[in-house]
Amino acid sequence: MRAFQNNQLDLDRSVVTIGAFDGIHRGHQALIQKAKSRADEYGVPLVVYTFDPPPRAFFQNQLVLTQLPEKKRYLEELGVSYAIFASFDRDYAARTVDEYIDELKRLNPREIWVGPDFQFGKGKSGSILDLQDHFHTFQHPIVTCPEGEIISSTRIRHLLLHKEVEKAHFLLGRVQ
Ligand SMILES: Cc1cc2nc3c(=O)[nH]c(=O)nc-3n(C[C@H](O)[C@H](O)[C@H](O)COP(=O)(O)O)c2cc1C
Ligand SMILES: Nc1ncnc2c1ncn2[C@@H]1O[C@H](COP(=O)(O)OP(=O)(O)OP(=O)(O)O)[C@@H](O)[C@H]1O
Repeated sequence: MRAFQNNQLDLDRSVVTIGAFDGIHRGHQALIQKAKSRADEYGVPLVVYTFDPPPRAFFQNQLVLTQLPEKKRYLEELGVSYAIFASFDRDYAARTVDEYIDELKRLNPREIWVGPDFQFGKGKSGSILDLQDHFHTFQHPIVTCPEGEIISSTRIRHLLLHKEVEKAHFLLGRVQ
């Protein structure tokens, strides 16, 4: 896997998935695996476009579940070809939907895969509908735990803060 910062990667074809991916939990894994299977079908590289620090850590000072080296390792294990770790700061967050779409165009995605409620751009003003105006964009169904609750980084942070470590690790999908 090759790692880049924002604006440094140009590709003539790819499949792209985007998100904070803090924790690389079972929901993230399912999304990345789906994108990987599509990339393999096309015979093109899989790009994971993510953020450092995760936007919620930057804006809300939330606990970071996965530090960068560990995150890189998990992405590598999932068969990712390229990972973009966009330096997430005030300037980056102020970029518009169109500016971000222009950056994505440099990756020439055959498909983009995101999960439910994906938002991006200044003030979270962009949605999957904006991506669909420019790219073949697909939404992975939400992954839940057997009891039906949605798996999310927020929920895992909450479990860890309340010392429910075993459950948190189950949602992460690996033993820490
Ligand atoms: C160009 C760009 C600008 C963003 N600006 C903001 C912002 O102003 N406020 C915010 O809370 N999040 C912002 N984000 C973060 C997104 O809301 C979101 O966290 C990110 O796209 C990852 O999606 P996910 O949280 O579903 O993983 C921005 C993301 C991108 C790509
Ligand atoms: N349970 C899930 N099932 C399927 N896709 C998911 C799931 N959780 C997140 N995703 C998708 O994975 C990508 C990264 O999401 P993100 O990092 O925001 O995860 P999250 O767990 O919702 O985080 P947070 O709770 O901090 O908002 C996004 O495209 C998102 O829609």
